[in-house]
Amino acid sequence: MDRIRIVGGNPLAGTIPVSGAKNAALPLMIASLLTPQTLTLENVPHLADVEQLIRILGNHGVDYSVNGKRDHQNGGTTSGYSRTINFTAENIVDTTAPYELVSKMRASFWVIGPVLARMGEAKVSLPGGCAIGTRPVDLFIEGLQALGADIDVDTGYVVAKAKNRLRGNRYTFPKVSVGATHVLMMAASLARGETVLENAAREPEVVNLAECLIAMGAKIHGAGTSTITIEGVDELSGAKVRVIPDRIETGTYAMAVAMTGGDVLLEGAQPDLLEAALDVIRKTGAEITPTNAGIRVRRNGAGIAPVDVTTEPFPGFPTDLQAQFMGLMTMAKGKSRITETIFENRFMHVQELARLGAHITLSGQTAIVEGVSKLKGAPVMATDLRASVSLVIAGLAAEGETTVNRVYHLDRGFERLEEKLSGCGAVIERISG
Ligand SMILES: CC(=O)N[C@H]1[C@@H](OP(=O)(O)OP(=O)(O)OC[C@H]2O[C@@H](n3ccc(=O)[nH]c3=O)[C@H](O)[C@@H]2O)O[C@H](CO)[C@@H](O)[C@@H]1O
Ligand SMILES: C=C(OP(=O)(O)O)C(=O)O
Repeated sequence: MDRIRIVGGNPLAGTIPVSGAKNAALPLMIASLLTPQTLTLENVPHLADVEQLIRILGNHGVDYSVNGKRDHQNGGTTSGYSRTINFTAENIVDTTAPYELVSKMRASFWVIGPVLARMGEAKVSLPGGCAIGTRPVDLFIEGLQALGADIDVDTGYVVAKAKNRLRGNRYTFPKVSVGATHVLMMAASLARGETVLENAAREPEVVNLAECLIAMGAKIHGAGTSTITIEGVDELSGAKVRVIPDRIETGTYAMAVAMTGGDVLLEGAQPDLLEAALDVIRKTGAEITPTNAGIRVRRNGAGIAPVDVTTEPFPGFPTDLQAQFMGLMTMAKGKSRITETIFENRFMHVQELARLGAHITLSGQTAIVEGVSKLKGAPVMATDLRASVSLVIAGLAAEGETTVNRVYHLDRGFERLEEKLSGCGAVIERISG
């Protein structure tokens, strides 16, 4: 199993290119199931989750080509940088998404929306993904039922049927859900009549998916607000759409610079995608400057100021940056309180950060972080995607050597992490085996 070895203590300086967003690429790829024509996606990051979803889509009959040319090396796609991929679901050959494929990743459950809408039936295993909470699928079931689907949950599978096509309806999410908003927006695009989704997620990834569906011929208004209206159409066509830059990767590297000090241009980053997080990073004492090329992050010798944060749905501070921010706060000059409101079990990094010398206590859903003047490198274990990268950030600032084990978590969501950081002066390498 691969490990990441870091020797901390160097400030970061240089340029880090921001990749396409994993959490936008995944629903856009799934939207390819809605049409027999080709959906071309630009700026798709090269990540384990993307490769896994390519396998899941392949099981349904989706063909793909990378930059117009199929490459059978590296598990089917060219390795390295964000790329353009064409997805064509001429026929859906299988309406079942099996446990073996879906259990590895949360977003794979989302195929239920387009497969059901296009084929009138779908049987999808209950999902896996980061173990950061119970993560039920009740809102997907309730929402699809509101669109007229018959749904049973049987032997670990959600079996959905809508033999006479889904019907538009009004559905109010009892709780904001990014995934359920994606799924209902896709399903409603091919339903008969109008659907109104209330209390919908407002995340930029929802907006990116709506732009994609609109380019495919869907009639959608209001994406990015809490009320989305979808007028169903009989069929959707192919389109060409660009995946937005990864706001979580952007925030992660910004926090790394805020922690180690230095001066880094996050190339291609879009400030409007993460204003709440950038405001918080500014309050810690880092300088954040939007430029034509992206976002410049600088911190000089001054210390890190403690800042309290509470995670919230967009436009609030994202839960996917909570662990990284806690990493940063471990070396703040004073006490900060970090409250997690989205997932009930997203503090697994606390005990690992403690191995590096962090002082953190938990009180319910709040972590109280007493900043220390220095961290010391140690072996640590990655427990989930964003927790892993918080350990990398802390390792970059710690004295001596940190080894992060179970790197496969990182590979789900960070493209060329070691290369991007070592390009800015960090001592970081992957140890294979
Ligand atoms: C691939 C992807 O894009 N993943 C992101 C997506 O996950 P995901 O779409 O799974 O997250 P949701 O927004 O659905 O989850 C928000 C909350 O709603 C709950 N819930 C959700 C659905 C449901 O049927 N019932 C229910 O109770 C969840 O357990 C959680 O407590 O949004 C999360 C919140 O921004 C991010 O942390 C994840 O990185
Ligand atoms: C929690 C995440 O992913 P997933 O929803 O796929 O588990 C994430 O991207 O931080």
